[in-house]
Amino acid sequence: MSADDFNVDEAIAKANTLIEAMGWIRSFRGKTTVIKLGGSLLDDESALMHILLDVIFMESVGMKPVVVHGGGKAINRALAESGIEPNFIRGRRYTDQATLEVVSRVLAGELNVGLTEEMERLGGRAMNLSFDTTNVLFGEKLPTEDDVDLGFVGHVTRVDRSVIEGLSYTDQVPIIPSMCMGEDGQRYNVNADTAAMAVAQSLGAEKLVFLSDVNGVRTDKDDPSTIIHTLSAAEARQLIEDGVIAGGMIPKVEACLETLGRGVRKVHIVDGSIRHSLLLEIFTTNGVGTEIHQ
Ligand SMILES: Nc1ncnc2c1ncn2[C@@H]1O[C@H](COP(=O)(O)OP(=O)(O)O)[C@@H](O)[C@H]1O
Ligand SMILES: CC(=O)N[C@@H](CCC(=O)OP(=O)(O)O)C(=O)O
Repeated sequence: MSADDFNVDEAIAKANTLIEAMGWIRSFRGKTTVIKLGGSLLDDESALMHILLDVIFMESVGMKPVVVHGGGKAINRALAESGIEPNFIRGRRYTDQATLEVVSRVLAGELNVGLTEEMERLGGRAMNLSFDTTNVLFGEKLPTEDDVDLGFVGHVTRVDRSVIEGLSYTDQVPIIPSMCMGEDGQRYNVNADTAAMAVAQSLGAEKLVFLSDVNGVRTDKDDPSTIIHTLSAAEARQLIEDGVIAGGMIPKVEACLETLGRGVRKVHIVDGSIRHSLLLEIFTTNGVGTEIHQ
């Protein structure tokens, strides 16, 4: 850039932006934000890159981001290659032994390693915490409910906080796949929204942000303009009962409801495909997407 190209007004505007962010950075410094990456986003290379840059930025200014990821779409593709039909019951995948093998390979293997490598390629530091390295999510089989048995689907009962928290001493962002291990070593497939909730609760996170491919909870799931910006717990329950909240949005909202009242202060569902939606969520008063409150 030559001296002639230097635009003082632009440079001042940039400096102003940094100063404006200072208050937010101070208030979140040292506090944990759990970021759940949904499978739809993992398929969008450009969106993913910008999210990971936001995460690296957060870590660089002293916030403590923790990433928990799913990978439903990638699992569906891998299952199709093995000739297995996906089977979802109330937003959760029925998981037999063959499905579990595929889920482990995709979630704890390919995606977890890929995300960690991408963070490092972008200049950040990250650590993949899976069965293959250090497992931090422990749990048990999800009990049968209303005669529905989901096979090897689990829920998290214990999170190894010390490993996750220890990574902040080496400036590494923990990247955690949505699987857990029973005390007997059995692996379970965990809905990623539920896994993120367990991590947020265990760490006493300041914020839990679900990054999805929709702009939030909508009254018409196919119409972005029907987004509901704030939703009380009672309203959210009613929308599930009425069938307005359906499919993959059910475990997400259920996770929000369970998280609130257990120490996590704010839960948001945000469209991760909007450039810098994660930073906007943190650095603006109203944020973007849907906030669910008590
Ligand atoms: N009321 C609703 N508002 C928004 N999305 C909804 C609603 N009901 C169902 N959905 C569906 O939930 C999906 C988000 O869940 P899911 O596909 O599991 O996302 P992710 O992979 O990010 O976890 C949306 O793409 C949408 O099709
Ligand atoms: C039990 C269960 O449903 N597990 C999920 C885990 C991945 C996930 O939740 O991924 P998304 O965040 O992309 O939806 C599954 O097998 O698809």
